[in-house]
Amino acid sequence: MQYQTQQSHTVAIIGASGYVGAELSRLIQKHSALKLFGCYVSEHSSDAGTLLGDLHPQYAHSLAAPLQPLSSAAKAAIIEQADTVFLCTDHAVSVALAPDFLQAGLKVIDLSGGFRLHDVNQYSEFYGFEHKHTDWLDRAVYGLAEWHAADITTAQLVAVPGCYPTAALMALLPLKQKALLTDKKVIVNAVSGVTGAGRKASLTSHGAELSLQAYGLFGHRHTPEIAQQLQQEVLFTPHLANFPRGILATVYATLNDTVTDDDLANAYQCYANTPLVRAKSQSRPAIKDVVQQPFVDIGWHRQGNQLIVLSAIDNLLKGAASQAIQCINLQQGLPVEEGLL
Ligand SMILES: NC(=O)C1=CN([C@@H]2O[C@H](COP(=O)(O)OP(=O)(O)OC[C@H]3O[C@@H](n4cnc5c(N)ncnc54)[C@H](OP(=O)(O)O)[C@@H]3O)[C@@H](O)[C@H]2O)C=CC1
Ligand SMILES: CC(=O)N[C@@H](CCC(=O)OP(=O)(O)O)C(=O)O
Repeated sequence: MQYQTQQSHTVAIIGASGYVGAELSRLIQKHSALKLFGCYVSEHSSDAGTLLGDLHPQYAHSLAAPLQPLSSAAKAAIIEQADTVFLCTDHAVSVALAPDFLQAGLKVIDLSGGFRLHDVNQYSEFYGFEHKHTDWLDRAVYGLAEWHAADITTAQLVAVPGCYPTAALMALLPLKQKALLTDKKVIVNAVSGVTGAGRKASLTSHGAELSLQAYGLFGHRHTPEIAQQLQQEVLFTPHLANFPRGILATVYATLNDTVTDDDLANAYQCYANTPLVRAKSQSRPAIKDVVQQPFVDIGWHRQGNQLIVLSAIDNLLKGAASQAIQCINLQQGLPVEEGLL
């Protein structure tokens, strides 16, 4: 396949000091087709003026950018000089920030949940705020790169999926696409490392409190996100564990009576030419194999009509920053894996 060489594309990162923002800054800094215009935090952030590499010393060699406060002047400069803005901010912050950039004609790739759901009422129910920008909600494209490549390519606003939905949907969509599942509720149990909760201190992510524990039972905001994309009911239970990063999702689904082993293998063949998906029957993906990697590892196992699919990702990469890079690569006419391998 031939790819067109693009001129350098200028991007700004807002929320750059967070776990996701720092990963994205690192990836963009080493991406040959992207030019980093600036890294931003909130206007009155205590980290304004700090070097990103001082906050995240593991990237000190490559992250010399100073964090800048997102003042009105900074927003105007971004609008003037950047082509794409990445939002690595909280959901409500992203919803408040995105429209100004979009109205000015920039592209926005939002890594929060602020534009992922189609049903606006689910924002009050699952996110705890009333969504005021339904016009953009309607135009947002879901950035699951392997499944929505064509729409992502032309989208002005991309809503990058949540980390748990990425793991679950990458496992389930091949089965759904081939109509191999019954209508029975799909069950997803997933375990996440603690960076999934963001960089800000909280009691639940405090070292002394960490263990292995379920949370968000029946009501986690990723339940409607997975169900919306799968078009099927789902029972999703996230678990927080005492390791830094990675997600392992264990997915339980019921197969239609006529499904053969070959049907399953054929369904997962959809990933045969996708460089960042490693899907293999009988494999047992492990977090250690995907940490610091942009891959999703998938393994499927059946007993009669019961199917178990295992799916492992790095929550900060395929679950956020590297998936965002896949999206901009698609938009720039580059191979999805550009800058990631
Ligand atoms: N962590 C994960 O595994 C994943 C996270 N996400 C989503 O990505 C987003 C970022 O997550 P994460 O990195 O974990 O979060 P963090 O809490 O680690 O980082 C949040 C960032 O936003 C900045 N920020 C806060 N308020 C504002 C504001 N008003 N204007 C500009 N910047 C602001 C913070 O800096 P400061 O407060 O100093 O201004 C910080 O840089 C969230 O929406 C999250 O839900 C998505 C997938 C996976
Ligand atoms: C361990 C942990 O706390 N994980 C986060 C999910 C992080 C993620 O994917 O984020 P968004 O949908 O918020 O973008 C949570 O459960 O809220």
